[in-house]
This record gives sequence, structure tokens and C-alpha cells, in this order.
Amino acid sequence: EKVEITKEQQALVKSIVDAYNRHQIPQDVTKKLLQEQYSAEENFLLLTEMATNQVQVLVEFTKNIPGFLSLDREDQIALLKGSAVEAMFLRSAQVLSKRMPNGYTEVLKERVRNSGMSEEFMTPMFNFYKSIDELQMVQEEQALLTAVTILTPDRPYVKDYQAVERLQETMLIVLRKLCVLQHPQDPQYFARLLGRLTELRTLNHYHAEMLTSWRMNDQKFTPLLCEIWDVQ
Ligand SMILES: CC(C)c1onc(-c2c(Cl)cccc2Cl)c1COc1ccc2cc(-c3cccc(C(=O)O)c3)sc2c1
Repeated sequence: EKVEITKEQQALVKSIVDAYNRHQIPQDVTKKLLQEQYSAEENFLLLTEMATNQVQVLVEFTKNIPGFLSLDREDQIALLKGSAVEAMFLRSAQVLSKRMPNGYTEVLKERVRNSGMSEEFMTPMFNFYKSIDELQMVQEEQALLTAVTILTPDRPYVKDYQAVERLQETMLIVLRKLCVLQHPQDPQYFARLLGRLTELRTLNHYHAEMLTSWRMNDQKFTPLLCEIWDVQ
């Protein structure tokens, strides 16, 4: 059937993509990834700094998702806490995708591989990065997929499930249309995109274990990360 994006859907995509591009980790922070020496301690510190900055970026992006600020305040917090790790996997996946000649791909991969993280998390993590890279998402899809991830209604402690579901539904309808228009040769593209969200959920589980294994070696996180990940 002829897929058409309505005027208000176009406006929705524009506001989300603009927010996605407007809120990024400042260059003077990310360029440290290129400059600092390589040691497990230094790599862990840098990744901690990046994650902390990324959470701040994520909060600003989320506030620009139409309808988010009209949700119950406590639900807003529950959605951010529940989706932070998944949103950061999506963001770091974009940075690691070879398609973006951003100069960070190799150094970030190197630092993640040597940051005191145990081997058992590397495999699922880098499999995810590979599966995201294969999708070759355009920025509209990346921005909308991040919004869809944040607006996942079944996060712990969400009270008004329906309100969140309605917002997510709106995003999914637009995302599906974009996928059909952007990848006419691949009718399964949208389904594959949603499959990545399922994979992200499993990474959440690995990440929780990663945090405890890091804490065992008494690695320090920042107050913001402790807050959002309920550690320490
Ligand atoms: C606390 C820390 C040790 C940690 O614990 N788990 C994870 C994690 C790891 Cl390993 C992998 C996935 C998810 C998480 Cl959450 C991390 C590091 O998380 C991050 C989070 C976001 C970003 C964005 C970056 C980035 C670089 C260049 C450019 C840009 C850019 O946006 O331009 C972004 S690096 C980076 C590192």
C-alpha cells in the first residue's frame, strides 16, 4: 500500500532528529579518547566520563521528545533509569559503526576491550555492535529508535503504562513508515530494527552483572551513574 508520512508525523521526526543532533557529548570531552594514554585504569576512567556525559545528553534529548514532559514526573525518571544503558548501547554503536568516519571507532573499541570488563560480556556486546552496523541506519531511524527505547512502557516502577505506550506507539508508526520508505528493497527492515530492541534487553542484563564485577575490583563510578544505575 502507498505509505505516506503526514505533516504532523514529519514535524515529529524533525523535532526528534533536531534534538538528537543538538545534544551530543562536547568535542573537548570526546577528543580525550584520542589523546589519553592506554591503560585499563585510564580506559575505565575515560569510559566513565563518556557515560556520565552521555547520560546528561540523554536527559536533554528525552526532554525534547514530544509528550515526554507531560508524563507523570516519577514515570519520567523511571523511563530514563530503565532505558539509559540501552540508549547508551545505541549511541556507542553508532560511534563504533565503521560507516561514520569519526576517528573514534578504533580507539573506542580498543578502550572498551581493555577497561577491566570481563570477556564474557565482550562477545554479546560486540555482536550487538556488528548487528547494528549491518543495519546501516540513517539518522532519522537512529533518533527514532532511541526515542522508542526510552518510551518503553514496561520498565520497573512505571505507573501510567498506557500513557507511555501511547507515546511509544506514535513513534513506532512513524518509524515503520520511515523504514518502508527508506528501505523499499527490504520489507523486513522494520522487523529487524525491532529485533535489535530485543537484543538490547539482554545486554541490560549483562550490563548489570558487568557493574557488579567492576565494583568487586572497587572501580568508582560518578554520582550521576550511581544514581541512574542504583549502585553504591
Ligand atoms: C561507566 C563506564 C565504564 C561504562 O559502563 N558501561 C558502559 C557501557 C559500555 Cl562499555 C558499552 C555500552 C553501554 C554502556 Cl553504558 C560504559 C561506557 O559507556 C559509554 C556510553 C556512551 C558513550 C558514548 C561515547 C562516545 C564516544 C565518542 C563520540 C561520541 C559522540 O556522541 O560523538 C560518543 S563513548 C561511551 C561510553
